[in-house]
Amino acid sequence: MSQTPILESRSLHRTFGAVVAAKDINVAIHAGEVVGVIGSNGAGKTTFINMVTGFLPPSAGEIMFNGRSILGLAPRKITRMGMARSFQVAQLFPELTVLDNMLVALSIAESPLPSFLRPLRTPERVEKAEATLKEFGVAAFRDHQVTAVPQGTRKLVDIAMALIANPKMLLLDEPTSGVAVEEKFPLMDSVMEVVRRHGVTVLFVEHDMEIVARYVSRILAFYAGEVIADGPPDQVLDDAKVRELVVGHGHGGHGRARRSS
Ligand SMILES: Nc1ncnc2c1ncn2[C@@H]1O[C@H](COP(=O)(O)OP(=O)(O)OP(=O)(O)O)[C@@H](O)[C@H]1O
Repeated sequence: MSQTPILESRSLHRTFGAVVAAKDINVAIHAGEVVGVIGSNGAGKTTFINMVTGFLPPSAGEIMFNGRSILGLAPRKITRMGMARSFQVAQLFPELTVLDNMLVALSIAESPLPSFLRPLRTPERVEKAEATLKEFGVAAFRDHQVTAVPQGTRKLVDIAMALIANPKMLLLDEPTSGVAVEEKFPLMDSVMEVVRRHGVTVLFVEHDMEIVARYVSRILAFYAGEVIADGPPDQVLDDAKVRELVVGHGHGGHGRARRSS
């Protein structure tokens, strides 16, 4: 593909003492892709996400976002360039209502230095927050304290908070973890519909292979800090190495990629 990737890692490397958590990771993600990141515990998924979002400096390598190096930039700066991470702001004020959390997220997205002296609740912000909650089908919870809403709804609010900033790219950390089985597909259907409507590129870490197989256009499989497979879901989930090292034995490519911990 000749088009500039939206996110690109070049020879990304990270060690923690003797542990190599990321080893020569070369990945190019293009606009509109929905990429699933899989791997067993300790495979390096979080390390990779933390590096590309600015939370963790790589030991070596380069990270490009929209053709610009983002190496060394603070997470907030990277967020403001258009890369949103689902849990970044969601946990800021668990005691606030759903709407107020949305207003905080919007305020942070709008001003480089959010100030508590500026009013949070302007009519324009309330309108935008309500419209976003509606898009996710959770407007009925606007006045509920965020910790008091069902887990699936809370997840949707988390993602709505990330999307309210109109990011180009959205990184999700296990969007369906802790969500009741019967809620998982409806939740992902809502997220994917909104994401598609807004043309957002998505990268998400997920242990549930059913979710991965159903929603992503491409999988990155991590093992021991390396990307051992990168391609369409059918191909990657059928890969012998992935079946042995990631998905585990006897799951036919659709089991959980790790023991519950
Ligand atoms: N801050 C740290 N200090 C020391 N070692 C770390 C640190 N963060 C990660 N590691 C190590 O780096 C390796 C990769 O960890 P990472 O958290 O990226 O894996 P993961 O694939 O996200 O696992 P999980 O599915 O359990 O979240 C592991 O061996 C881990 O112990």
